[in-house]
Order: sequence, then structure tokens, then C-alpha cells
Amino acid sequence: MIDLRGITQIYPGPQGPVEALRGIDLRILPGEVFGIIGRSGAGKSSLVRVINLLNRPTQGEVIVAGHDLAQLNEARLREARRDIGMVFQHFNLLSSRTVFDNVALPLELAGMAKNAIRQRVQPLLELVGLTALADRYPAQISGGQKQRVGIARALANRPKVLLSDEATSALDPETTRSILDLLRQVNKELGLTVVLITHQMQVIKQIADRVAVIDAGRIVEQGRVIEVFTRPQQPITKRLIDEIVPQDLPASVLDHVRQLKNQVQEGAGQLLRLSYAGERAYQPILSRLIREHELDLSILHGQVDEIQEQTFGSLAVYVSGQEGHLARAIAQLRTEGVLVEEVKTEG
Ligand SMILES: Nc1ncnc2c1ncn2[C@@H]1O[C@H](COP(=O)(O)OP(=O)(O)OP(=O)(O)O)[C@@H](O)[C@H]1O
Repeated sequence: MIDLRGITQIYPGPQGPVEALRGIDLRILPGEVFGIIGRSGAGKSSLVRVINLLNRPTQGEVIVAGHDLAQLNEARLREARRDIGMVFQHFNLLSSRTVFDNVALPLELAGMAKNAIRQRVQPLLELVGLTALADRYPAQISGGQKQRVGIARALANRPKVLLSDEATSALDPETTRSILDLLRQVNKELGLTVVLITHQMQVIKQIADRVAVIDAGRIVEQGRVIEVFTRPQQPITKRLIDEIVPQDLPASVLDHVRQLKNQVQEGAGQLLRLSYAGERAYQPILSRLIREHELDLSILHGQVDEIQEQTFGSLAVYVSGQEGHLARAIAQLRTEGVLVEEVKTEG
């Protein structure tokens, strides 16, 4: 649905050119919810502006719904942009227009007749749960409701892609959840491709199917969200995920393990981090391990959570037993699809 090929974006700056995007290749499939996450200054806004060609990339191709946007003339580009709905962080509603008229605006601009507009807008207001507030003005509704208007307006031209640029960043956690649920609903019911730009892993965790991490103008990691959460590769990804799955153990846990290591008289003890997802979460993997390999095991830290109805876990465990037993147990865990990493307690 979206194909970005070799995108670079260079801005002129007082201290010389700023390379905001440095060779981005990205393919977003029809019907998926795709998250793009990065820290401030990573290049997220530049990337969104390239996807709808508000910015012309310095180099590269932008193909959306089959159109090579950079090749289109102004009139064709305006038409192609109707395939791309956009939702903004600060809603961008017109304060002098009612809820209904804000949603109707893109249709008026497209020259649609009044009657047809009414028939298009009413079901949209119903979809976003705002039928009762149709005659209110933006100043008379809450932030979450404003964003619902923003979503209905973005859907008015029946786009194929919905671009959400930090759409929940100005909202409290509960409202954020309800807006993300709405985006998910729209994705499922209308089969719309949704691209979310965000700096919050929580947003990715709640609704994205796949995620790309952008850092200093490059995509440094991408994959299915559950994979990226359980097996982050890049330091920046680990830092972003840390908000949800802490990557480092607290000092008190490490202290405790050092004491345990001193107490173990014979055999060996190791601090391990176990990460797993999906069906494995329901298997009695640990209890079987303890029985079969005569190990002792203490769960010291961790969490079990859910992404897209799939359970995933990350546990720090201290395992002790005879040396050979421990090595066999670790090998067995790995064959069962558990990611096993040894955690160093020194230094
Ligand atoms: N119009 C511009 N002229 C010059 N430099 C720019 C311009 N827009 C962005 N930049 C620079 O490009 C880089 C990427 O900026 P961009 O706004 O795309 O990042 P971002 O990830 O969206 O950040 P934030 O989350 O803070 O909005 C930054 O170094 C920024 O200073």
C-alpha cells in the first residue's frame, strides 16, 4: 500500500544542510496497522510529510496506493492525496465550524453536493460516537472528542490509508486507549491501512501489527511488534521498550544475586533472562525444567503482558543446580523457543 524507496530528505540550515532522512526503505502492506517510533528529532515528522508529499524528498520514490506521488502534477496529486487521511496531534479543527461542518469540510472542498455530504457525514459521526454532539463547536467538546472529529474528517473522502501523526500525544492515558481502540476498529471494519507515528511504545503495543524504529533519519529495526518486544536488537529499540519491558534489572536484584552466588556451595548458579511469547506462555515450561533437570529456580523480576491478544513474558530468574544439568536445561529452553540470555552481575 505504501512503498518508500531510498528516501532522503535534506533541509538547508544556517549551519549547513540537515540530513533528516537518510535512505529510508519501507513497505507497508494493505490493511495493516504499522507503527513508526523514534525519539524527538529522529525524523518522524519529516517522514510523514514525505508520505503525503507535503515535503518532496530530496531523493527517492513515494508510492502510495499505486501512485508514484512525486511524478504527479498538482491536480493529480490533489486527487491522490484523497487516498490518504491524516490525523494530527493538535486536531487542527476549525473553531468557527460545528462538529458536523468540520467533518463535512473535505467533502465541500471536493465539490460534493449538500445531500450527499449529509449522507456521508452522518454514518461517520455514528462510527466515532459523536452523533449527539454534531452541532457543538470544538470549544464545547473534550480533547478525546476533538480527536474523534479529526478521525471522522480524515475518513470523509474514504481514504485507503490513515496517517496518524502523534494523534494521542496530547491525550490522557484513558482517552488515548479509547482513541487507539477507535483506530483499530476503523482499521478492521473499513480495511484501512493505518500508519501511526509516535514516540510512545505504549501506542505501538496497543494497536500496531508491525513497527519500524527510526533513529537519526534511518530505519534501524523493524518487525512484528511481538518479535521486536521480545527480541529487540538495537540499543535504541531497547531504550524505547524499556518504558514497558524494563531492560535492566534493579540494583537490589543484582545485589541479591551476588549474595546467592556466594552461598552456592557446589554446582553452579546463573542469572538468566527468559523471554517468550504466544502459545509458549501457556506451557508449564519452567516447572518441567525444574523437575527434569533437578534445578532450583527463583523468579526475581519480570512481567507478563499482552500484545494483540498474545501473551509475552520477560522474567529474570536465578537458576542453580549441577553444572551439566544447567547447561542442558538452557539448551532445552532454547529448543522450546524461549530466548535465554545470561545476565552479568559483575561490573
Ligand atoms: N524545515 C526544517 N529545516 C531544517 N531542519 C529541519 C526542518 N525540519 C526538521 N528539521 C531537522 O530534521 C531533523 C528531523 O526532524 P523531524 O521534525 O522530522 O523529527 P521528529 O522525529 O518528528 O521530532 P519531534 O518528535 O521532536 O517532532 C531534526 O534534526 C530537525 O531539527
